[in-house]
Amino acid sequence: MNASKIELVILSGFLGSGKSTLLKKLIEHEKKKERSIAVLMNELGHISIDSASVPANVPLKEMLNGCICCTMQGELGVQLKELTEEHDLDVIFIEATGAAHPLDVLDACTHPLLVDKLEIKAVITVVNAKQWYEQKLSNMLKKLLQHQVKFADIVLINKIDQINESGLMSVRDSIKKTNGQAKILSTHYSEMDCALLDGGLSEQLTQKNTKDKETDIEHLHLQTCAIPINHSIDRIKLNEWLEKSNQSILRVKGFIQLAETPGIYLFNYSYGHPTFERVKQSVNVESVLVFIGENLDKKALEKELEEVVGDLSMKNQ
Ligand SMILES: Nc1nc2c(ncn2[C@@H]2O[C@H](COP(=O)(O)OP(=O)(O)OP(=O)(O)O)[C@@H](O)[C@H]2O)c(=O)[nH]1
Repeated sequence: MNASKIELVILSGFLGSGKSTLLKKLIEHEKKKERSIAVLMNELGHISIDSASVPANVPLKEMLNGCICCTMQGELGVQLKELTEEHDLDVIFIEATGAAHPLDVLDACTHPLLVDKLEIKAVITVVNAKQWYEQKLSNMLKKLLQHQVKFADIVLINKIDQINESGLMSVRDSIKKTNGQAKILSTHYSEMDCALLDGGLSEQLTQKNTKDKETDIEHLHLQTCAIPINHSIDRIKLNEWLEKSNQSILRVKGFIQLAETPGIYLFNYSYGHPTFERVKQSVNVESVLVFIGENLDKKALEKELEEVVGDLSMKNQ
């Protein structure tokens, strides 16, 4: 057995900011060093999309359909304990839902049964640069983003391709004001210097009193809604609809087929930016879109979506 404690790295950050993109890089980095790793993933919906970013040979536990911070604190402790018992590990990465408060995640990881097994190495928070700059979210979500930054050891200001230089400078200043102790990095596709984690990071977060959390942040009840898609989709129509939909959609991800080209695509939509990424043929996935938003009305959403893709109860002719 591994005699030293297993390192725990918590990835935090709002929906679609670039956590899974970062996770992939961190896994590659650890693999190069031949370290033994596992991943614990928490997604809001009951269908996992992000798990596709974890290589098949990396032990993975998923906590679906709930947020660590609201309903799954106990569950996280159980999953962590199982991981430590089932595998001889050097490091565990936890990717929390975009709605999670990092201190809640930390709380769950510092269960008495785990303290002698785990050492919290770092909390890394990923920020969508443009989203932080524009501050267009509801007050409750703005506060969540603030807290995600405030309790981080490393903050990635990501998606810098979507903001100009002066915008980036002002985001940097504002992040620095929110958390003067964190290491702040500007990144494109979450490309951070992973070697930063190799040394002894400042343990500012672990020293923080987890009871210190300001409790005025009410638990967010973002809804998720998974809709199976039995038609191929016209990508332009899909984009146009997402731009004008009356629903407060914060994030969409899923696997779809496109009308104009064969194959399965991983669709990602966050903060107004859609992307389509071809999925390897060997991966067997069902076509589905997972929507995350505030006060989502599933029936209305399905109706709007049907105008884009056709009758959802009928297959393509
Ligand atoms: N343009 C641009 N897109 C990026 C960048 N980083 C990540 N993305 C894309 O943004 C989308 C969301 O990235 P993810 O890594 O899945 O984000 P996430 O934080 O894990 O999302 P959730 O799990 O929903 O919270 C994907 O399509 C990424 O390829 C970036 O720096 N620039």
